[in-house]
Amino acid sequence: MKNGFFRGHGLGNDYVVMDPKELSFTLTPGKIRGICDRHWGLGSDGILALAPSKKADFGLRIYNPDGSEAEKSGNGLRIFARYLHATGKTKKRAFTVETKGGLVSIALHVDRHGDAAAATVEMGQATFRAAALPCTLTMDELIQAPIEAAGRSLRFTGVSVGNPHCVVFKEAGESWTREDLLTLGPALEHHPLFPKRTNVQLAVPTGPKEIFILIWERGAGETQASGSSSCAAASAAVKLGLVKGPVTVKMPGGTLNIKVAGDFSLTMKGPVAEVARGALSPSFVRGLR
Ligand SMILES: N[C@@H](CCC[C@H](N)C(=O)O)C(=O)O
Repeated sequence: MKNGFFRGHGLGNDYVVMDPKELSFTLTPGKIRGICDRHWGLGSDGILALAPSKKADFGLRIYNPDGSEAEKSGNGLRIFARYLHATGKTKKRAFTVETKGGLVSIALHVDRHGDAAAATVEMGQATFRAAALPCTLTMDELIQAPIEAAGRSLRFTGVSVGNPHCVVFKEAGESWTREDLLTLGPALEHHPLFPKRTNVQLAVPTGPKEIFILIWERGAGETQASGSSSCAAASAAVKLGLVKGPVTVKMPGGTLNIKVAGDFSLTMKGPVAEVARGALSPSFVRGLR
């Protein structure tokens, strides 16, 4: 379908999926911003674009609503997997996807209606190395590193799961507010220590194998859930000895299950939903800048 799209969400983190071969235009940063606009466009936490791959069954490019490109997205990968299955682009229930943040394997869980209602994704290995995020602090691993943001002195754990994350823990029994997220989120995302910016998680342990996180995404702002954020926060919680795996990660939009192996290889399992399929109207496309 010309200028067709597929819309899905993972726990309220919503994406529009497109095949660039079906588009009459190139996905430039300006056009991505126009499509993702919540009032003037389709509205979305990002765009997932099917891409060719020599290494995997499929390639995926991930765009944030500000037009920037992300290396990886956990919810995005489950939505992309559902799109591939629902639109007949694959008949397989297990396949590989190449992202800019590494190769992942996905297994679909198909329900009695024939829908891929959930997916398990081998998300790759977490690393705490400063160079991997990148972060300009002269520490090898970013474990409880000091940072000043929005007038507060904090400690953060830096994690790359292909894309960068800054996890700030409070002690069990304490809590973060939405106001904390709306002030610390942008201050940490744009902090000079992170030259490529960062995703931010305000986290708290809520049980021996459970954490709760509020999420501020690079290039998107506050989101209801995030798969790569869940992987990063679970890895940080295990590394800091706050929980034992597998880790249940609770978020405003719902729960993901994250297995953290001894070498910090990550397996994410969670639900995925389709919302709509359609086509951008010719007049909307003409108005994109
Ligand atoms: N929502 C995603 C993360 C999307 C990319 C992120 N905003 C970035 O810039 O790295 C997820 O579910 O992981």
